[in-house]
Amino acid sequence: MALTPLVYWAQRHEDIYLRVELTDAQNIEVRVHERVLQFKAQGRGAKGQNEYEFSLEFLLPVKSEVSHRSTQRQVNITLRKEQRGWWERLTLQDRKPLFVVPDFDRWLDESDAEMEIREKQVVIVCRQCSMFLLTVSGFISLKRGLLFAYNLVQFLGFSWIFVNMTVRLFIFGRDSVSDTFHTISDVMFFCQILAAVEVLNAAFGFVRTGVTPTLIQVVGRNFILFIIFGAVEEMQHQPVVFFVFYLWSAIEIFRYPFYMLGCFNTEWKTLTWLRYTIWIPLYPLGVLAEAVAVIQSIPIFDKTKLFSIPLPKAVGTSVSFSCVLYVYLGLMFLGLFINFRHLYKQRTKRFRTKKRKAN
Ligand SMILES: CCCCCCCCCCCCC[C@@H](O)CC(=O)SCCNC(=O)CCNC(=O)[C@H](O)C(C)(C)COP(=O)(O)OP(=O)(O)OC[C@H]1O[C@@H](n2cnc3c(N)ncnc32)[C@H](O)[C@@H]1OP(=O)(O)O
Repeated sequence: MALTPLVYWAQRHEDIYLRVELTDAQNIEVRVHERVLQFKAQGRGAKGQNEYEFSLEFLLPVKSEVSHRSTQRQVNITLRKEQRGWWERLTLQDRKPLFVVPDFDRWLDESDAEMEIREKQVVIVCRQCSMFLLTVSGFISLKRGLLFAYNLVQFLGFSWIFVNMTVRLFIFGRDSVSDTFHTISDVMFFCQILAAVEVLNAAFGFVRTGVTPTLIQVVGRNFILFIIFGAVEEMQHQPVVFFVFYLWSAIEIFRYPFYMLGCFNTEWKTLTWLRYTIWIPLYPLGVLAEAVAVIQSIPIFDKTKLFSIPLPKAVGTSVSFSCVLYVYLGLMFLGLFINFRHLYKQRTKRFRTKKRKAN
């Protein structure tokens, strides 16, 4: 004859836990229909090795999916309540069956169970926060690594340009000046095309800087490099190329190492001072050299009609590209004004912060 095992129970707002005291349980059958649970298994219970079974009619309906797991000492059953809530007792009948007792290992009263839910929610939120922080810190270190690599490449490129031009000037004297474009232009093209990344960095907020000054800088230089020098062969032997390239690279060999250190929140005071000071003479000189290049190229564009804008046949002529260059000359000085003011603000901000920190 089947015997009844000892059954421990506990509940949470969503679950019912039953623990059946059976050692080495085998052939376990657990079925739930509506609110009635039927259990049958063979094992060693309070009355030795035997077949044990019981049935329970719950106070409220439970879901039909039931999970059970047997260990060497017991069978653990978990049921989901049909509706979330706290049951005042386990069974429909008022008097609890004698073989069912509270499982004090898992027992919680309603408020403790709510506290447990809140704790679980806090744990979930903390876990999500830490996942988010991990993702963010991964992204930050990736961003930092990419920025560092970008600045390193630019630093190497401009250092090569600066050192090469200086050494050639010492060795070949004036002859090196007219040959600047052919020896340097490939690396300069590479560095200046790559500099477009700086506009994207500013636009996507990867670095704390304005898009306009960066755009003026990149578009301005590339206009001179690709249109005035790159497209007009007669310009390529002019000494102005030397001055433009030398002035550009003179600032960059300080600016990029300054950014490289900044990627690791490090600073070298002398370098910071140089980055925020030498643009004061270099920037106007650079714009002046670029303006000279533009002015020198105007008669060449007029003569060769390169990039001239054709007008309708009825008019029968074309507009020389030099008209664009006259407009550009005006824009250059506007650009100089905007960027000079921007760099001046950056300098004041940088040194004011430093002074405040020192106080
Ligand atoms: C709209 C299109 C119109 C086109 C009109 C064309 C008009 C043409 C006018 C052209 C004039 C250009 C002339 C020019 O070509 C001449 C010369 O270059 S001569 C040589 C001298 N030149 C210079 O000194 C200028 C050098 N260039 C610059 O300084 C920058 O390009 C500039 C955008 C002008 C200013 O830089 P930025 O705004 O970035 O200032 P900061 O250096 O203070 O940086 C601000 C913070 O951002 C961090 N940052 C920036 N970049 C990076 C990076 N690559 N990696 C890591 N971090 C970066 C920096 O650390 C600062 O952060 P924090 O404040 O936390 O320290």
